[in-house]
Amino acid sequence: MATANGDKLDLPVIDISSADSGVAKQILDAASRYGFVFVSNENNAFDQADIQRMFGLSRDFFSLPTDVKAECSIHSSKSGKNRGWLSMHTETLDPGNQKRGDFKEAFNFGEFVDGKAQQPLPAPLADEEAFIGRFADQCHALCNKILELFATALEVCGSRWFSDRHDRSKGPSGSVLRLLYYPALKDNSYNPTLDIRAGAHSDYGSITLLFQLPSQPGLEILTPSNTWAPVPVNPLNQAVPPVLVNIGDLLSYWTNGLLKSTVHRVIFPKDGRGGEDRYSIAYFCHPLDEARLEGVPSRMVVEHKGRGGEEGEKGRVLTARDHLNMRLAATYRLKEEKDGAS
Ligand SMILES: O=C(O)CCC(=O)C(=O)O
Ligand SMILES: [Fe+2]
Repeated sequence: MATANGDKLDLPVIDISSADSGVAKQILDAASRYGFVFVSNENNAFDQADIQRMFGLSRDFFSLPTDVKAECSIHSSKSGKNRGWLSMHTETLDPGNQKRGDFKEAFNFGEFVDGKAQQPLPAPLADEEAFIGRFADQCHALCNKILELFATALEVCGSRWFSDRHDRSKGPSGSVLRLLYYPALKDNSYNPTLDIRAGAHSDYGSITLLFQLPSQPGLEILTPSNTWAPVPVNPLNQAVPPVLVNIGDLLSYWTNGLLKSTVHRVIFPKDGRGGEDRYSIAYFCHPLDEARLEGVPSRMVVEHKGRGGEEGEKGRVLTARDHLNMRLAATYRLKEEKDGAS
């Protein structure tokens, strides 16, 4: 297991507003070396006011009484699979090592259809349904732009090869917008031998976007030398913090491991005292459910050794939905379903 020291990683901050081949190469380089990269938000990929509004909604939601949040519990018949509220300790991201589930709450929005959530939303979220749906759309658009840069840099025949397979106008996908809340420590609720904010894991999908708040660090990534390195929230102290981007297992699998899906976790503040609440917002981008994870037409991908394809049944090409269902089954101990609802 990794040591908890402070190895420093200088993740690049890349401005992708001019999507030329040099930028494509830079982002591919970071994704294949670290699995994590910052995308500059100085050119307003996202309006800072929209990000603040999302964080405001998140605070309003998590401060609701437990019984109100429980009305939209995750995996319930009302919310559907992988949608809704997760109470404290519900998700265990590192089941092999954790004795208790993550010290966090979360809320998963599945896909919006014509601006409408396909799950019940409690009042503060329902009032802003259209706005939240637009925010998720913007996240998806940024992911598709990044996927086009990867396709360009990998010299795939057709720069839209990945993004076409993530084109939500063509069908449903397992993409999820997630609000996360890690409460500050309270003396009697935290057991240092049992608790971690988010256990060590890699993400499941293609690409994850992460929005963080400057005074609320805690994310760490596992370095190639097996040490934990903190990820800063705003590495260049820009007026508008960049968006953190990381590669998920599915895209790593699809590219024979050329793009790296890196293990990460969220820890408590190290000052040993109460610390602060941490709020973050993640967008987990997935291909269309029916997308077949077949060979990517790129010489670089074909020639890359170390394919992480051990999950696939021999001789069968997995779909994106097969891949996601396998991962959800492991995390939540859900029965694997062929007709995944998310
Ligand atoms: O909250 C964070 O900073 C990271 C969350 C995360 O890694 C996840 O939910 O997959
Ligand atoms: Fe993650």
